[in-house]
Amino acid sequence: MASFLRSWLPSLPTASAAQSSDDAPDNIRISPPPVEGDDDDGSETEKETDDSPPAFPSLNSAQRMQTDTSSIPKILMDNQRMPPPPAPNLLNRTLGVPTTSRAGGLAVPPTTTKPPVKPSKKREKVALAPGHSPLDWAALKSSGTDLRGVDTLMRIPPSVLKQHNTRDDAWSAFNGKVYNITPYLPFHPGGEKELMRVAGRDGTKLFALTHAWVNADFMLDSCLVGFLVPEPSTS
Ligand code: HEM
Repeated sequence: MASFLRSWLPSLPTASAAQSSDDAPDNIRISPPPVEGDDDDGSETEKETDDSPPAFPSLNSAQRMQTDTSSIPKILMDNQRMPPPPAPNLLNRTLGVPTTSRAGGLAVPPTTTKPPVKPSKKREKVALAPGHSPLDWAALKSSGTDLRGVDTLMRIPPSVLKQHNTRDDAWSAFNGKVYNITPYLPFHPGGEKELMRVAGRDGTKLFALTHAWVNADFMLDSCLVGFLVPEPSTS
């Protein structure tokens, strides 16, 4: 640059002649004024190629003043490698099933890892014939039609009950009361076949096991024929 200017301005003093910037004309500056304490031994070239980032957080920052310096992540230089992640705790690992509710939101929900619970016993639905709905039974009950088949209430021992075990003449005992179940057979939501299982015997246990919530006393009140009594002694 200086030689270029010198070819245009022959009167320009040489760089060595102009030791101080005061000697040069005011409008011409050959080189920047030397900085105090700046040694000129090639360190300028080193400065240009030094790409190392400044300290972050800054050396005098508030973050560095914190007592717990472990929370500040270590800054890695280009020639440093990232340390390996900490080894997973194998004791807490399960096979895809989260053990606590604090498991990640992407964890498999436990409901999909367990097979569905099978119902203990399949309950069959029975299609009742037209005109045999529960409402139809209620209407028949209150119609005054004789559903007992007997003139008076009787004391009925098991041996007598046993004789009424056919579809056209079916008696059954529930909670000590004996009913003529024949008129109710086509109205039973569980089907005739199920109800016939207790024909001619005490059906209290089977009834309670099947549907203890059903009020048999109310549903069969117009079918009552007597009361179950112990077998009379022959002696
Ligand atoms: C004479 C006495 C009985 C009466 C009055 C009666 C009445 C009823 C009623 C009202 C239901 C419907 C219950 C509901 O939907 O929640 C029903 C269902 C059923 N009953 Fe009976 N029942 C009698 C005896 C029996 C007996 C002795 C058995 C078994 C041997 C039986 C087996 C069933 C079954 C399996 C159902 C299920 C039907 C379903 O869920 O669709 N019932 N019974």
